[in-house]
Amino acid sequence: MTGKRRAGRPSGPPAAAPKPAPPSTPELQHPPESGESGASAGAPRSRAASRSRRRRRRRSAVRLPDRAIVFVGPMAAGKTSLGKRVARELGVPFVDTDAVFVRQHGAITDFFAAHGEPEFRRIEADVIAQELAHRGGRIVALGGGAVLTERTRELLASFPVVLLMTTQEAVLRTANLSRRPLLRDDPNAWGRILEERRPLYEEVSDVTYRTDRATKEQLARRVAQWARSFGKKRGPIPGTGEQTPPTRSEA
Ligand SMILES: Nc1ncnc2c1ncn2[C@@H]1O[C@H](COP(=O)(O)OP(=O)(O)OP(=O)(O)O)[C@@H](O)[C@H]1O
Ligand SMILES: O=C(O)C1=C[C@@H](O)[C@@H](O)[C@H](O)C1
Ligand SMILES: [Mg+2]
Repeated sequence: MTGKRRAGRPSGPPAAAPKPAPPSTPELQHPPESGESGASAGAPRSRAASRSRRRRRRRSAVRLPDRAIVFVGPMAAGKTSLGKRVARELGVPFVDTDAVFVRQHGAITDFFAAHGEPEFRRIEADVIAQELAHRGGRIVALGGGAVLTERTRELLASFPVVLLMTTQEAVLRTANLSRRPLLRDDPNAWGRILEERRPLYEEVSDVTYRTDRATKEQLARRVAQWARSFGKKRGPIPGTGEQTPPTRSEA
């Protein structure tokens, strides 16, 4: 793991978590696990159950940023599959902005063919801004090329951003190439596109995880742990219309 927003350093082997600031964010709770029973004998079932739920929440309370934790990275790096697992681990919702786009506008390849990439990027940036305007912890995975849009990069400065990195070799080995015709027809395209975008990924991200070096389960735990310790992003969430000036962190 490496942390390097705007530092432009290459990703490297796992290192210490970046600048964890004192927690400053509201508490989020894990939802109660289903199937657990906590009713005390003699108490009415519903009151006992809710007391037990409150006790469990207090025990498992975690501190998360009060806003989205954003996943960026190249095609097939694992943003969707790892994003879902981290969300489950933290007990927060997961949103994939590619999926939101598809629900609203249909298949991305068809949209590219009919309207062109600039129009796709414009709408993609709108979708991202809408999703990031929600208050509360959630995991938001962006499309691989979202960082190409300056407006999105500026917005990401207010959010904790996780960069997922891998290698072309790992992608060609693990990703479903029938769903990725570009890679099937031109296997070196992945590496070329990554090198073009690498400075943008590094500019927007706070921490990098290599998804070709650990299992999804291991990574989900590590990223969730990082998210719990991350209290750096402060101030109003862009898009909420709040006027509060950012709180300065006591360094
Ligand atoms: N450690 C890992 N973490 C995450 N994904 C992994 C890992 N190892 C293998 N994979 C596999 O990598 C593939 C790509 O994952 P996924 O679809 O989540 O990537 P993505 O970044 O969302 O891709 P896209 O840019 O196309 O949206 C999946 O088949 C996933 O199971
Ligand atoms: O890397 C890219 O440019 C893209 C990645 C996907 O996630 C989609 O957002 C879309 O296919 C474009
Ligand atoms: Mg995805």
